[in-house]
Amino acid sequence: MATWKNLDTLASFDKLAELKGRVNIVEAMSGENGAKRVAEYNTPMAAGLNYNYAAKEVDDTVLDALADLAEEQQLVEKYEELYNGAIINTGEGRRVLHHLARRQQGDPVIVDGVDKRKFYVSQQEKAAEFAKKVHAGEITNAAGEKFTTVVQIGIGGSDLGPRALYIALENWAKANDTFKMEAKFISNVDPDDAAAVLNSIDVSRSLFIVVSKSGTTLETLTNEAFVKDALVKAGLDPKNHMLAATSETSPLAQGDDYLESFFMDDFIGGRYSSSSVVGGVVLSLAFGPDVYARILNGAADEDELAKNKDIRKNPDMLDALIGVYERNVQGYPTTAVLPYSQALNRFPAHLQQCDMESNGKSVNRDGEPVNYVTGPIIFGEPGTNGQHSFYQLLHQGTDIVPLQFVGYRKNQLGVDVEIQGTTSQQKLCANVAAQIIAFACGKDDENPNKRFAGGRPSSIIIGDQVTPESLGALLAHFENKIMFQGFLWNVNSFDQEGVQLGKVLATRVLAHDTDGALKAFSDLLDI
Ligand SMILES: O=P(O)(O)OC[C@H]1O[C@](O)(CO)[C@@H](O)[C@@H]1O
Repeated sequence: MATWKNLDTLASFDKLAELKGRVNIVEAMSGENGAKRVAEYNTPMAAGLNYNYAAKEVDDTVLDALADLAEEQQLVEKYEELYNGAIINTGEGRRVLHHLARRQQGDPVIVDGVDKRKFYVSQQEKAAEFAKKVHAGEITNAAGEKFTTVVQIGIGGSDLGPRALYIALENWAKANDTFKMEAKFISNVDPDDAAAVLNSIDVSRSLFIVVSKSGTTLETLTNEAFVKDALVKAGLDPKNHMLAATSETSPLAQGDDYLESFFMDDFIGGRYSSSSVVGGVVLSLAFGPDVYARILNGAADEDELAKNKDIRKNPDMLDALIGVYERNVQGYPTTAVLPYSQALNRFPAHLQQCDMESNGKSVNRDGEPVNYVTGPIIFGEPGTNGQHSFYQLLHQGTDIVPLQFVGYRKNQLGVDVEIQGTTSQQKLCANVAAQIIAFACGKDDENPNKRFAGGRPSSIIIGDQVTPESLGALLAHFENKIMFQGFLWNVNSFDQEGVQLGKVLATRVLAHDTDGALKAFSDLLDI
């Protein structure tokens, strides 16, 4: 059994703290030494991806100290306990089993006589069979017409991950003849969200998946009613169009309002639920079950790498450790995720939830306050768009923001044009390479306004193309990174009590049970 300890009680952390400011990236990344680091500080990931950390503020001494920290904090042992079914989510007394939805990673996990791997697989198979029947026209609307569109109604983890994955593979699927149905997403309780989606589709040929693990989320239940109302107004029976993806114990599982229901359970957290039917139903309908299975395979291969005790061969753990060094030793409060791929347009939004809802904690997993900083603020945008937006601050602002680039050699659609001697893809790749060096090495100038101090650390994950496998590996990489960071900080990364208070107050506002400033704001907003 692993021992759970706060970061600041570890001897290896004290040693690491002594290495503050040790590596000057301007020097490290300049000249031939820089080229050597690019070749050496590189760790293979699954699906042909590589995690390159040459431009991070590490050297062999820092890496050895990080290895000691990983060992003393028993990161791999804790991961093993997690996938073998221990109650890692102490706040809610739950297991954490999203890895199991991808592959059997360790021992069978049997809960109340149910083999959890078999349960997740049976639901994936149910989704696959359903999707195949829809694609084959065996399940149709009342008029016998094929469904052409699937709409996911969900919020938070029931929206962000599946939406990011759908957007990431939409063009790839079109280019590879696996595009089956267009997917749309309704998440916000702002009525304009649902109305705009409904206006953009033929509701008579659409399936709607109500996705909510708890089955109690205000936004999702409201949007479900909004959509049902539209179906009824169009003379359609909602039961022929509505599906549910939820946990077996949720209120949604109790009625028989749905054409079909698909299940997960409380052991898969919302922000980790793309590997369950939360992502599986919509993606199997959109791209076919084989594509969804390939995403899970890529993720499972990355999960395997996360078992390696050697930090130089474990990209997820290494990324986590470098992040903690940056946060707790170097003192950087923020991290930007910058994919140089339009396909990953919504991936930063997914990571914002996955990372900040997981590790935005001030107490340890036993509920005691911690004396150190935990999860950083995460934000991001695809490059090169971000370059023309917030990179000014990243280059010359007063805060140092560690950066996580992601880049691919090839685009997805295969369409490109050579303009002024280079293709658009070459321009995209040139920009990410240039940014890494600009951030790391900077540039002197006699005009202070044009001076770049450099010394701004970054890593890059490089792959050939955004494919189902490489996307799955990328998803799992960040999930595992966040998990390892939670272990390092000794926080529970799998609950989210911080989102409750606002929900409670909103319910009071709607019930007109307010006073003081809450009432004053309610009045200002005409509620
Ligand atoms: O799937 P559900 O239960 O509707 O929850 C949606 C989201 O709401 C949250 O609980 C936060 O409010 C997230 O953690 C979750 O992803």
